[in-house]
Formats: sequence, structure tokens, C-alpha cells
Amino acid sequence: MSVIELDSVVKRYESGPETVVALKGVDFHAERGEMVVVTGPSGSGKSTMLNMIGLLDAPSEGTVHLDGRDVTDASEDERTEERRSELGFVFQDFHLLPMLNAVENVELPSMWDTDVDRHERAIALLKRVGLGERLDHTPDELSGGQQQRVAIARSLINEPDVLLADEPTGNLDQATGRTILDEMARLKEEENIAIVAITHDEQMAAYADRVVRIVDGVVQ
Ligand SMILES: Nc1ncnc2c1ncn2[C@@H]1O[C@H](COP(=O)(O)OP(=O)(O)OP(=O)(O)O)[C@@H](O)[C@H]1O
Repeated sequence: MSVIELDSVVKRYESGPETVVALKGVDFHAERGEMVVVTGPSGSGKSTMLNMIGLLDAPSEGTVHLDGRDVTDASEDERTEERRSELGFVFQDFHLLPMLNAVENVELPSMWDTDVDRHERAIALLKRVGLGERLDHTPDELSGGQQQRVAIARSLINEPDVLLADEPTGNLDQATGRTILDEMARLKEEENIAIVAITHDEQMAAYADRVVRIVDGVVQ
């Protein structure tokens, strides 16, 4: 069973009198232990598709399944809960809170979890991404690559099934980008999660188990 499945997904945006059809019947799936890289020209629908997978927006037509559950018509509360428990997010510009140190940033998505182990888990995750010596550093005391490692550790704190990454190497130089991709490839195996990553970064395709190209709202 695929951990993520989109079937015949159509997404229309109404902007004023115009309707933009951003996705025109997209089928997509991702499996545990697999990194799928999504490429395509600007405006082709990549972010829209990631928003569907990330339950940030609902399709106009078609269905979305997460771990076999039909979440197409889930309420806002249900979506929020699915996002919290099943999905991890990594962004181009890291999205770390500047006043929190590395451990606090990693713990943040699990703050309302009463599990006392979350602090230990945050430390363990930071050690796994090579930041055991930087636990109490704030983002401005970390390099771009280190900040992205904190963000990756944060994305894993609630033990998601799927990690969604929007241009994760977009703000990094090539060499640092490669170390982040190595890290993601390793964690994908270790955590047995699916990774879906949008990118313009050619080197990222080399790390993919599968490349999905989308052009004008259609998967090629
Ligand atoms: N909220 C919105 N309202 C109206 N149109 C939108 C909205 N979001 C996206 N679109 C349109 O949908 C199409 C797909 O946009 P999307 O952001 O998914 O493309 P993309 O492939 O991620 O582009 P980029 O690589 O430039 O980020 C574009 O034509 C865009 O203008």
C-alpha cells in the first residue's frame, strides 16, 4: 500500500473572473523508503501538488489517500492532526525560530505531546544529523547547512510517514546541498519514510529513487 496516493487530482484556483487549473488530473504515489523528486518548470503545479500531499489544501476533484485512509474530505481539524502526526516538512529557508536553540526548535512540533522523552528524542535526532556539538546554538550561530539539518531533525520529531521538502537545497551551495541530500537519503532508509521533494536542483535527481516531472499541471 502506498503511503501517499493522489488519484485524478484536479485543482482549480478562482482568481477574480479567471479560473486557473493548476493540476489537471494528477495520479501520484510514494512508498516508504523511497525518495521521489518532483521537477518541472516554474508555474507547472509542483507547489500545488505538494500542498495536496501535505494536506494544506483540498483538491477540486479526485482523491487523496494517506496510509490507506481517504483524507480527501477531511475537516480542517483532521487535516491538522494528520499533518502533525504523519507528515514532516522541510523548507528552502529552514523556517527555524530565531530565539530558540537547536534542541528547542526540534522539540517545537511535539510541544503539546506530554511524552517526557521528547527532549531526549530531539537531542538524539540532532546527534544523528551530526549536530551533537551544537545543541544549544541558535540559528544565527549555525551555518545554512547546519540550520537545514536542524529543520530535518525537527521534521522527524513526531515520527512521520512522509517527509515533504520544498527546495531543501535551494539556499545552499552545491557541496552543502550534497551533504543534506546524503543525510535525507540515509534517514529515508533508517526511518523507512517516504520523501517527496520539489526541486530545480539537478544534482538532487541523482539521489532520487524516482523522478516525477510535471508540466502545465500534468504528470509527464
Ligand atoms: N492561490 C492561487 N490562486 C490562483 N492561482 C494560483 C494560486 N496558487 C498557484 N496558482 C497558479 O497555479 C499554477 C501552478 O502554481 P504552482 O505554484 O503550483 O507552480 P510551481 O510549479 O510550484 O512553480 P514554481 O516552480 O515557480 O514555484 C500557476 O499558474 C500559478 O499561478
